[in-house]
Formats: sequence, structure tokens, C-alpha cells
Amino acid sequence: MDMKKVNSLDFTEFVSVFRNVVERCPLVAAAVWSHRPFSGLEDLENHFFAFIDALPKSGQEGILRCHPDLAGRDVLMGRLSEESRREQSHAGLTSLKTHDRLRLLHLNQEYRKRFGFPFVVAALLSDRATVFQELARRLHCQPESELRTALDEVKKIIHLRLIDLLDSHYFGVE
Ligand SMILES: NC(=O)NC1=NC(=O)NC1=O
Repeated sequence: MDMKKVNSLDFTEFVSVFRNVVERCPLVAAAVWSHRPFSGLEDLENHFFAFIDALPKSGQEGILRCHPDLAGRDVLMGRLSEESRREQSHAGLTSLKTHDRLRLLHLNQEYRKRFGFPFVVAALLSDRATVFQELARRLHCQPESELRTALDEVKKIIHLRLIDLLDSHYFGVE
């Protein structure tokens, strides 16, 4: 993980590389660039986390709303980002049988009706059964605690996407 390379990126290069670390929210990468140089992965990701933690509730809900539903319309229409497609396919969510896909669609609709944002889970750390279990469980949580749970899942996604990027050919491996 070559942090010298990360710290040498100008603003445009940095945002081009890290723009989708937070799904469909390039602003976060644009803001994090100001905090360079970064001492390592943890320092870099802590600046992504700090930006999200400092947002007003409306902004935090906005971050969640930028995440495509699991096995949702974006999957069917082929509109997922590369990262999201890889994550959802890893959890077996891009090839659900119709019955399961409709059950997930219904649960997602119930969840979004209750909380006002989509159910978010770090799909790379999950699988089909766990997604259904977690969605059914979290559907009954209190809104305040569920917002924190959902943001924690976003942070896991950020962590995994940063590891993937920093270990990619772009940065080489020290
Ligand atoms: N609603 C979601 O949880 N979406 C996602 N989780 C991931 O890990 N990738 C996604 O697109």
C-alpha cells in the first residue's frame, strides 16, 4: 500500500480514484483530499468516517439514499456501479430466484417506509440468508439506533473499498 502515491495525487486524480468509495457520493472524496498527507489506510478512512459523522441527520440519510437497493431495480437494469455489482454478486444477490427477489423487494419497501432510507449492509461480509435475517431483524429497530447501524455498514463498505483500491495495481503493493 503506497501512501506516498496517494499523497502525491492532485485533487482531480484523488477524486477520480476515490470518487465511489462512498457510493455515488464523490463529494466525500473531494472533502477528504484536503486532509492529505495521510499516514496510512486508517488515517485515510478515518477522514471519510469523520466527514460522514459530522453531517447533519439529513446528510447522513442522504448518504444512505445514494446506496442502491440490494437485488433492486438498479440490479435488474444493470445500473449498479462496478463496486456495488461486485459486492452484491459476492453475496449472491444478483442472481436471486424470483420468489426471493420479490420477498427482498417487499422487505426493502417495508424498511424504506419505516426509516425513509434503504436497507444498507456491507454485502461483501454477508450472504443471502444473512441479508434476509438482518433485514427482518433491523426492520423492528428504533429509527435513531437504525440510522447508526446503517452508517456503520456504510463505514464497513468504505473500509473494504479502500483496501481494494490501495491494493490495486494503481498503488502497487509495498
Ligand atoms: N443497499 C445496500 O446495502 N447496497 C450495497 N451494499 C454493498 O455492500 N454494496 C451495495 O450496493
